[in-house]
Amino acid sequence: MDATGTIKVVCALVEQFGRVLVTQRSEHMREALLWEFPGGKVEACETETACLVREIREELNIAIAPYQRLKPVVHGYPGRTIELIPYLCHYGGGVIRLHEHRSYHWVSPADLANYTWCPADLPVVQEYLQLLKNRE
Ligand SMILES: Nc1nc2c([nH]c(=O)n2[C@@H]2O[C@H](COP(=O)(O)OP(=O)(O)OP(=O)(O)O)[C@@H](O)[C@H]2O)c(=O)[nH]1
Repeated sequence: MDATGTIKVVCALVEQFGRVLVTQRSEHMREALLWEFPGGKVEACETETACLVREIREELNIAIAPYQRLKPVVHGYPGRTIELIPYLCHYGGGVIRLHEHRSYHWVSPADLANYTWCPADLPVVQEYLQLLKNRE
């Protein structure tokens, strides 16, 4: 959390074979059943990328290598504000085992718009699609 009370959350856009990993929050979590990029809250004294590597290993059992920070999104949910900080990541190995999420998909960019996202993720999806266009 920063001085304004905003909660810092990092999330990973893990890429493999032209697809990106997305996860569905479970019925027991806030924003239940919505789709997100996996990640979590940054703890005190932890770098953003160290946090992301740790969270993805804990939640999904895979290794990742973050390589590019995207534009953070500040979003107000009832009672709390988060700063969502996305990173593009290479997949670094391991077999996905879900420890917290309900489901996961490897999604092609054209399908990203068909998911019911956590509201904070909508600008992230837009930036990612724009970035892919510029890569062509
Ligand atoms: N990991 C992740 N969290 C996101 C994304 N988008 C988004 O709004 N969030 C929100 O950011 C917060 C991240 O918290 P978390 O996943 O680490 O922990 P949590 O839901 O268990 O929250 P809690 O520990 O306060 O109950 C949640 O409120 C979650 O809904 C996203 O793409 N990835």
